[in-house]
Formats: sequence, structure tokens, C-alpha cells
Amino acid sequence: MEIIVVKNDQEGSEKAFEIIKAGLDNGEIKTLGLATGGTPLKLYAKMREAKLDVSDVSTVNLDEYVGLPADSPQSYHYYMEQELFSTLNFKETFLPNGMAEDLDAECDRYEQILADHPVDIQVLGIGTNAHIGFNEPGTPFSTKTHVVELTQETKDANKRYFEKEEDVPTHAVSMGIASIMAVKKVVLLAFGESKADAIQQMVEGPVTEDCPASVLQNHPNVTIIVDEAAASKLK
Ligand SMILES: O=P(O)(O)OC[C@H]1O[C@](O)(CO)[C@@H](O)[C@@H]1O
Repeated sequence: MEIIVVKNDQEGSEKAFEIIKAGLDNGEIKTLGLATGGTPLKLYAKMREAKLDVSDVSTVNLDEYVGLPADSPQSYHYYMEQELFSTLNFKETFLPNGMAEDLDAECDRYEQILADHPVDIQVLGIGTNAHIGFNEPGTPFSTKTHVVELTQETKDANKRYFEKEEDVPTHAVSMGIASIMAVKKVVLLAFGESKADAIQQMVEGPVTEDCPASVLQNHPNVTIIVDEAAASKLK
């Protein structure tokens, strides 16, 4: 794991942007893996400002809530449309369909999309409980795209985006740990003190399903970009 410690999220987003820009310029990125949440917002702003030509690039996203239509402002479809897809000219974009009637079939369909579009660089955030995608602690490392029941900690972390706590979805469709481990390169971003424990466990703790992100210790190509606050518990 390469760990880059930066002053703040602005500097971290610039570093991540440089990695993605270099991968686009040298043709390495044919499929870009994207994440949602608060963490990549400044990175996406930089990508918009740069008006990147991504006309031959496909994207896949990590996850989507179950039961939120694409035009719901809290859905990840909506987030991606707002943050990137309405501005940049990606060839094609894929997210799991959390409205599918048959969610198991949807998971299989999404795994096929991933097989057809091997991810060259995956942008990742991390939950305060060290989840990646929506893979909560205890998720087997062998898991492919699957339906997840969200933990209370994750619902609490995400309720800021919803009017009422009861509106927070209880389930999501997420790429699994095995689907994430299949990507060629991971760029994981974490900013702020609330991520310090998760980062410490991920980097210095044992590789265990209790800490989903710790599996990345076994991935051959991971760059972690953390600000000083998120890095503060590393030895
Ligand atoms: O970037 P945030 O908002 O802290 O979220 C961290 C992680 O949690 C999720 O939002 C899922 O709960 C991921 O999409 C994200 O990577």
C-alpha cells in the first residue's frame, strides 16, 4: 500500500485528480470505478473543471440504495448525474439498479457488467466502520455484487442526506469485496478525524472480515490518500 498524507481534502483531491488524469492521458483507464459520498466531491469538481475528454471511457459505480428511483435526489444515480455525468462525455456509465424487481438477478447482471468492463482504477471512500462500497463488517471476502442490509452506523452516517431518519434506505446493492479486489488499481481517499480509526485498522490491523477495508492489504496496487486528521492514528 502506498500512503500519501496530505494537508487537507483539497490537496488530497488534487493528488487523486493527477492520478486519474495521468491514467486517462496514457490510455491506461478504459473503465473508471467511481464512488459516492462526501469524500470524492472535490475530486469530481476538479474533473468537471478540467473538462476531461472521456469519450472512450466507461464508468462503473460501487453501489446504489434499494428502493430509490434514479430521479430521487438521494439516489446515487442522481448524485452521479449531478456531479459528473451531466458534464463529462463518458462513453457509457453503469450503476446497480436498486429498483430492480429481482435484486438477485440484478446482482448477476452487474457482475457481468464488471466482467465485461474490468476496472482500471477504482476510486474508493471508506466508512467510519471501515466499510468499502456498502460492504459492512462481517461481509465475507468472497462476496460478489450483492444485496446488503445497512448497519445502524452507516444509516446514521448517511442520514444527513435525508429529511427524516425513517427515509434512509435499509438496503443497498453493492459490489462485493471480491468484485472490488478484482480491480487493477485502487485509489482510496479519506479525510477528517472521523476516518482515523478506520484508516488505522485498515493499514495496521489484521486482515479480517471484521474490518472490510483491511482486505486491501492483499491487493497489489493500492494508493491511499489521507489528510493529516485521517492519518492521525497511524504509527
Ligand atoms: O465519503 P463519505 O460520505 O464519508 O462516505 C464514506 C463511504 O460511505 C458510503 O457513502 C456508503 O455509506 C460510500 O459510498 C463511501 O465511500
